[in-house]
Amino acid sequence: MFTAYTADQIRTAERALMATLPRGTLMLRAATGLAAVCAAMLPRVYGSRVVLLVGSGDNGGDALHAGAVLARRGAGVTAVLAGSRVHEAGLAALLAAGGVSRKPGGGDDVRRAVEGADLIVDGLVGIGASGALREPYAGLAETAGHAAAPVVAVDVPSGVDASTGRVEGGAVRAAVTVTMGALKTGLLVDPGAVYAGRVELIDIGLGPYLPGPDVAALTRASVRATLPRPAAASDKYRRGVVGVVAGSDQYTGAAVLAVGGALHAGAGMVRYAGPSRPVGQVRARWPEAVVTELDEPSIDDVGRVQAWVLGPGLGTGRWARELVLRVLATDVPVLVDADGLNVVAHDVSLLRRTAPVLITPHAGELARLTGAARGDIEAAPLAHARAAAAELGVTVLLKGSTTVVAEEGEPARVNGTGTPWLATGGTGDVLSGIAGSLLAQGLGARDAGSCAAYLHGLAGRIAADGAPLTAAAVAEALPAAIRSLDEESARSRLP
Ligand SMILES: NC(=O)C1=CN([C@@H]2O[C@H](COP(=O)(O)OP(=O)(O)OC[C@H]3O[C@@H](n4cnc5c(N)ncnc54)[C@H](OP(=O)(O)O)[C@@H]3O)[C@@H](O)[C@H]2O)[C@@H](O)CC1
Ligand SMILES: [K+]
Repeated sequence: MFTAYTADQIRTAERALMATLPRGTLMLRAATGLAAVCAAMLPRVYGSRVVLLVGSGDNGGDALHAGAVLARRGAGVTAVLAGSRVHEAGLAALLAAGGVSRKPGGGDDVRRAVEGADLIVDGLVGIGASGALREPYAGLAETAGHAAAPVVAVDVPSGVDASTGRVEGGAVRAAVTVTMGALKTGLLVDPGAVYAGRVELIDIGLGPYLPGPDVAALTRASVRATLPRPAAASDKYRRGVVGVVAGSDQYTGAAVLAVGGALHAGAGMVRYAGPSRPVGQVRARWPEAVVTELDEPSIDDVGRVQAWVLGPGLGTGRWARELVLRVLATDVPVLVDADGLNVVAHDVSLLRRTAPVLITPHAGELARLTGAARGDIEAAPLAHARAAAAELGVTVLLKGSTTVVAEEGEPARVNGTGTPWLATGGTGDVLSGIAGSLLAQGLGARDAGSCAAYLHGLAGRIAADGAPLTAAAVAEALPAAIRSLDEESARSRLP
């Protein structure tokens, strides 16, 4: 599991570590790691042109010291000193190594240097930043955004809030973010994750001083360890039976896709209940599913299940409302998605029950549940998912380009395995099926949601392979995704 921390948590840990070391040691460790990543991004260091955007704090100090290392190896390094102050030791090291410095007010000079660079290092602000970037930082971030060279952000892309991932105004778009000591929450959640690019973690010895994490991201190894595997004595009932209440005469595909997700995610059996048209399609597509055709909105004849998937394509009329009431009145875990959420939006107290509830909204659906504005949710998904989990008393899986799973009193989980190709109709129905299947197999709601998001993203990548995918193909790629967990379990990179 990757763990990430807020700026305050990092500061506290850094203070404790720094007290045990000679002054400046941590920055030199950070700068050495940073310089190594920069060097690896250049075809060759000697003769390359590197521009450092340097703010007034220690983030700028990291950049200057790394620039000194690159200058000693023959790079032409120009530091643009954006702050009213500068890290003096860092600047002295750079100048002694043959680097030069400029002020951003120097007309076209700075713009030309940035545009002509082979590599740009963003050392404007790190965990000491507050609020939107001020000038001249904001202008420099924009200039860097137009340059052809890749940008390496030091610790966090300047303009991204390290603790929350919020971006007020502009921010640096990095190809790579080299983060010091530990991951920051803002690098893993939207919108910050989009600005961070690939994240490289430099070990500076902070580990023993870190508290419990703010958020965590699953890895292949942790998903593999969490997923239930059938034992020799397992039978289909003991592996978990999942019931799917989804689809309608109008929306038949949602039923087919939710059942497809559930079947491929390891449940021993999938029971589907719905009206005649989706029943016919589910039966034709998935003969493995046990189907019950409903003449009235009741689940009395469906048989025993260990968890329900409730909602995709269900509609929002009387039939749907009745089914929602009955499924939520059972005593097993329930996953509520899509129309199920639209129904409960009229009375969120329906979600208060003894057995676990996992909801899987996108920002618009969460907005209807909590009354928050959709745009506010998209600007701060982690905070909104956490608030909704506390307010509604459920586990919230909030979909986005990175997915957040929040449960009160636990570190949130974030998932970045997805691909933009997954933004297509029906993939959410597949995700519901997967998560419901994992609930039925006995996982808690947070594990079921975060493992489902991980596998769904991985299956999406496998199904897409650089081209458009269909939701059905995502369901069918799940076994390959689960198999791939064994391939490479100890990875140093995200995800
Ligand atoms: N501590 C350690 O052990 C280690 C720390 N390390 C490194 O130090 C970094 C933290 O350094 P830090 O604390 O000096 O803060 P930092 O982010 O450089 O800048 C803060 C300054 O920026 C300014 N400023 C703030 N907001 C602004 C805005 N919106 N727009 C414009 N300017 C703004 C403001 O300055 P002012 O404007 O007041 O002059 C403020 O004082 C950390 O991210 C990591 O890279 C590593 O070397 C490992 C060891
Ligand atoms: K930075």
